[in-house]
Amino acid sequence: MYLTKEEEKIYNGEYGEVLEMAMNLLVSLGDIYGAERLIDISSAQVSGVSYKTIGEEGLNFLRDISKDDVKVSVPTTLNPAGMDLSRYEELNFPRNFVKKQLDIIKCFKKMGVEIGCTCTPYLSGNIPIYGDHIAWAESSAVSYANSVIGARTNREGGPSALASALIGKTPLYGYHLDENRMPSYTVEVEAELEDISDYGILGSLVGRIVKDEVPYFVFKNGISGDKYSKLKALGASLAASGSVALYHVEGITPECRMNKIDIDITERITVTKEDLEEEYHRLNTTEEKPDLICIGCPHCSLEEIKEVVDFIVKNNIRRTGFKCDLWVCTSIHIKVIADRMGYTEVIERAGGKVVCDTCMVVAPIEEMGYKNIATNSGKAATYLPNFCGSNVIYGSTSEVLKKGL
Ligand SMILES: C[C@@](O)(CCOP(=O)(O)O)CC(=O)O
Ligand code: SF4
Repeated sequence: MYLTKEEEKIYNGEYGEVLEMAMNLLVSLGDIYGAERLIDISSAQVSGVSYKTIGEEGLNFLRDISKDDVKVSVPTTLNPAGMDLSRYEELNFPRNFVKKQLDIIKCFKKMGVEIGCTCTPYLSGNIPIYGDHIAWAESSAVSYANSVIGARTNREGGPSALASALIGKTPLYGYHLDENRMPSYTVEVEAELEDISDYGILGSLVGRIVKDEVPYFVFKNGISGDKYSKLKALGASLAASGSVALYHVEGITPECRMNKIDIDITERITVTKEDLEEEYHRLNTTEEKPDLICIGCPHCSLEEIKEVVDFIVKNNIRRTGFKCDLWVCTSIHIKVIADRMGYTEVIERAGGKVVCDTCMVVAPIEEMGYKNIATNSGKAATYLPNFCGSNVIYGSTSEVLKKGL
């Protein structure tokens, strides 16, 4: 791979051990994937933040890498941590876990990474421009950035995203190149989709078929209502059941609107109402009552929080409260607005919690005694059984909320 004189100096350790290690990682990746050179990135998003997912080994790595005074060189945000960084006591997070999690956060902060732990950076200040090259790690955010915004990123791992954040560059291969952004499947969606959970079901079904390829969706009935949250749910689920990093939607996503997409040689799939019903049954793994209802995978937009609020108000839940725990997971950025709108108060008076910085997958929920989880997210339904040993109750936002009454 071609390196500039400056890049070579970093590679050879002239700017210290940490940057040398970061540059070596990027060059190795570039060599493996046949990149010609490195390109500048406008932002990074780093995964591997929860103590549950990175453990002691990850924490030691972060301690090591942050011990010198190296700082990230582009705006960099973090994926969710294993707990709410402000309300961990009130939410009963285990003591030892809290200590370790705070240590992890300290390391990132020292490197100049923004401590707003979310999988929806694009709703929270880390917003790429169309065509920007970025190095993001969270798979649902990669999918949103590539597909809905038209920025360009590969599915980075935690270490490679951090290396890119430090160096400010990424190797030029994969989804950074036009030729890899063309679809190989056309998915005709005949079924009419309503709730966000329907998009999760669709993503789960299509992800399993297309695996790591690029699907091109044609929604016969269009996408009604809050299209951003629905595309967020679709992309997250596609990336979880398959490893889709980019999808297109006819007439909606930017590369389609600009006529950059060629669908002549794609394989065709049709998705009917019956297909979605079958997938819905696959995602449900228990008939039991939930002990935790979790909304917000990926982290809730303000509109999704409002949906929970509308349900509570309509059903006058204030008087009786939920019979199980309810987490509405979001970023601290969105929570501030939810507080101001009075949404947090409505949810919390009904016994729920608006939880920031974490989610049901990366929090130690199994250690906290939660077993049956109700969710409206196709991605969470895919991950919960393996990641947390949970049983899943899947349904629309109002269906899963009803399960708690
Ligand atoms: C499941 C996921 O959303 C969260 C866990 O990842 P991590 O702890 O940030 O490595 C990661 C992903 O899908 O990229
Ligand atoms: S599992 Fe869902 S909520 Fe948790 S970090 Fe991943 S996308 Fe976000």
